[in-house]
Amino acid sequence: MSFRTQPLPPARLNRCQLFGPGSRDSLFPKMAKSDADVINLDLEDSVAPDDKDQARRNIVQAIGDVDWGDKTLSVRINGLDTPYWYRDVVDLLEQASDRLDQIMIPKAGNASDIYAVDALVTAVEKAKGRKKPIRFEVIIESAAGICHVEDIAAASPRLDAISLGAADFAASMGMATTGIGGTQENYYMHHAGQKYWSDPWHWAQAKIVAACRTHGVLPVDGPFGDFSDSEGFRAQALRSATLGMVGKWAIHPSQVALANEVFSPSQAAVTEAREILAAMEEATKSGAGATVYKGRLVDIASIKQAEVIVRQAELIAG
Ligand SMILES: CC(C)(COP(=O)(O)OP(=O)(O)OC[C@H]1O[C@@H](n2cnc3c(N)ncnc32)[C@H](O)[C@@H]1OP(=O)(O)O)[C@@H](O)C(=O)NCCC(=O)NCCSC(=O)C[C@H](O)C(=O)O
Ligand SMILES: [Mg+2]
Repeated sequence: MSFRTQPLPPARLNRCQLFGPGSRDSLFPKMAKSDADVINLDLEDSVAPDDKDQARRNIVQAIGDVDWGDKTLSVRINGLDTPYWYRDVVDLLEQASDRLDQIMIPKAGNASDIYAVDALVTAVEKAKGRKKPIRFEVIIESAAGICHVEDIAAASPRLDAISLGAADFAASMGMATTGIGGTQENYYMHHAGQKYWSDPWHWAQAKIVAACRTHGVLPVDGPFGDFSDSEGFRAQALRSATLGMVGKWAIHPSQVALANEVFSPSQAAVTEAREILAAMEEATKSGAGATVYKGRLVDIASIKQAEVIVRQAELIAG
């Protein structure tokens, strides 16, 4: 370990982030009753330009009126390349109640984007005497964003999470697909007459996870567009979880249970993690740094691996 130890990310559940357009306020109570840990009310790409003002009003009102329970309540503002984003921030912070937890910043290209939003948020918070500091989530969904992801992850003490936005990312990278996440038909290896599909999102996800873990930020997988394909969603989510991501977006209510299932450690995994910790405690007492658990090596690194699982289980148990 370097002299600078790795910071822990915020201790909050983020297994599923359910999205809904700010222009469809009839969905808000349904979103609030869902089992998602995070709610993202959208002002950006799911809202048509002519509906932006009404969507903003809907969201400001619903933040105070709807019972959001103990969910993290987030609003995705418009991108910094649009004329809408400053009004999103100002109206949310001047008019919405303290129930708002987080602002999601889309299409971040570099750390200065986060700095700019932070400056505006800080000024309005001070002017209005808001007691609860707004947290940030950023979406990496461009070539510039992925190139600068480490700077972005360090850009603001408000930053809690970073997501990968597969649709805009694919467009920005010039990828030959209109699919939002998941397996891409033409991304395969060929061997002995067989196709072996590979994962085009893997490197971007791994880069986001490394940047997030370096700076104590939660790495999150973004949308999976084909909400009729639950097995495709599950496979994508399992790959993300294996790489270290803590959760995934849902763009339809049918995806919430799937994300919660994948990003909650199974009872068997928790039992095994606790057994490894117990085995290592015994080993440590006898002065050993390693021991054998179920026929395989476990050592001091295994303690840290097991603690990841136990911490997540404890968070879920509340
Ligand atoms: C995708 C949808 C437009 C589908 O809506 P709809 O046709 O109404 O779906 P269903 O008829 O199947 O709905 C069944 C019931 O579920 C309710 N419902 C639908 N959507 C939601 C929701 N998001 N949250 C809660 N409840 C929902 C319906 O009202 C039905 O209820 P009932 O009649 O009582 O049974 C729609 O799901 C939708 O708008 N989804 C969110 C889209 C969105 O927010 N997109 C933005 C995020 S993805 C993105 O931006 C890409 C990213 O940035 C990137 O670059 O990768
Ligand atoms: Mg996007």
